[in-house]
Amino acid sequence: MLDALTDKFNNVFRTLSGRGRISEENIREAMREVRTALLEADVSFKIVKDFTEAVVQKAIGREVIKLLRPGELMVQIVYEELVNLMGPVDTRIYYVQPPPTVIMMAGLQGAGKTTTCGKLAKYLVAKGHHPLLCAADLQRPAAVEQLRTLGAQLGIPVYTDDSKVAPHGEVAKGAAVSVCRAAIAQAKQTGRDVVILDTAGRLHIDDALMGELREVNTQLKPHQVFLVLDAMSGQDAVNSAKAFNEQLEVDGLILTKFDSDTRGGALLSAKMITGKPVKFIGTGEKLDALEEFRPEGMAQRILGMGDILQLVTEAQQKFSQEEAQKLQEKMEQGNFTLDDFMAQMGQVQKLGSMDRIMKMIPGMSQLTKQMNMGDGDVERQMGRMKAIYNSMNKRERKNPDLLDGTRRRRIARGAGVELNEVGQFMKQFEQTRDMMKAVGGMGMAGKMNLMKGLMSGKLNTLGMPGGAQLKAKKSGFMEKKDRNKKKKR
Ligand SMILES: Nc1nc2c(ncn2[C@@H]2O[C@H](COP(=O)(O)OP(=O)(O)OP(=O)(O)O)[C@@H](O)[C@H]2O)c(=O)[nH]1
Repeated sequence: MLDALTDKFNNVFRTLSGRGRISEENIREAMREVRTALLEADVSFKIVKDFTEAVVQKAIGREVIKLLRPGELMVQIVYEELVNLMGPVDTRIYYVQPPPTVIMMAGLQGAGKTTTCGKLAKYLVAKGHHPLLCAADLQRPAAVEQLRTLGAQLGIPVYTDDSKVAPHGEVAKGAAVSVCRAAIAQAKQTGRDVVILDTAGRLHIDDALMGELREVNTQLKPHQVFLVLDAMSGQDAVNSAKAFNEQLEVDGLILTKFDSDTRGGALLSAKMITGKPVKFIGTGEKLDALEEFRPEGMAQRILGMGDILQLVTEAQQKFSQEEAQKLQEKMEQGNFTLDDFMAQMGQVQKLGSMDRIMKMIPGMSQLTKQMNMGDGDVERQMGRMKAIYNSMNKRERKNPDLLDGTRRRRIARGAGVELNEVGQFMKQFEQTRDMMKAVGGMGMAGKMNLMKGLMSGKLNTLGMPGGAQLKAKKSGFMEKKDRNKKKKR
């Protein structure tokens, strides 16, 4: 999503950077391109106009035209304006005492509301809470069943009352309220601290739908109301949000299907049009595909600058503590084997699609393009690595030094890959092992510096604290690069 926008921004900044000094006219011209790109992304016309004008005014105010490197400041200004457009956002959920905290989910049929209820429940469990799901979409038995299935998958209880479901007729007045009320009572009895209400969905906003939602809202006074919107519906989604918000006083929006190949304008327009921020985005059909929305990270992603923080947060959530501890010990002892390497790759894969991860790392979106790697190529590469690993025997995996030429050829044949791919695989392993050894002895500052180095492509030990430098050098990692650097000086 938003790839086209990223490309356009990159073009614009490249053009601006290519010029020595720029004029106000150059800026306006560049912004005309940005304006087209935003309109193509389905951002509403008024927002586009205000946005581009704000950028131009800021650029003039900050005297970009007097600078020798105007491109960088322009990136900064556009970044700030994008953040302003989408933020600020507070994604925290506020819990009440005594529990339960009641969260009401609303949205049109098919927006992904039921799935998002499951995702949110999973997200809350990861934060140490004990949610109860409540099936209050009484017009569709399938929706009740879907929530039951989701609950079973997640091991989270679901309150249902089949006697209140009215598949073909009008849902009886007060039925939804009574189901929600019973769910809240059950949560109190069973010690669940959050109740998530999956309320009615309809194909269109109509009086019956709004009446039902308003009734739940006024009688039960949920502590937070989230509106689930389908990002693929673009402007329509945003306009329906406005109508919902007028009736319900929504706290925040959840934009689903952000992984799909749509234009993404809804994300950029939503806050301005509805006055409510996007708090979460759904990035896939799986139940862990829910991200807290961070305008800063999103603006960086749009501008092709990556979103490292999101990646780190996800990594922290998904890398199992135990695995991390084991890895840490291995690093310190310096006996990192091919088994560990593949286990680590598996951990990284848990973060989701490799393509997505690549896009979050600054500079990578450009790099994958330059390498002509399209969607799915990284995944395929991982598949080949697994095939190579699977063709090795146990002893080789523990002691890769046993892999001589003959074995490598056999392995290549067994895995159905070229011989040089086995070589590349081993090289990648060795590099990771050396890096692990070096990283094992570093403090946080050293790790951050190393990360920065990796990102910028300027890998060296010079920015690391003394102890870490020593360890890194002892391990042989990066030595050559440092030496070269010193020579140049
Ligand atoms: N790709 C993708 N698909 C999603 C996402 N969220 C939901 N979906 C899919 O969208 C479809 C509709 O989701 P539901 O949760 O059934 O929609 P709903 O709004 O609850 O619909 P009703 O139950 O009819 O009100 C399902 O196929 C989901 O798997 C997402 O973030 N990305």
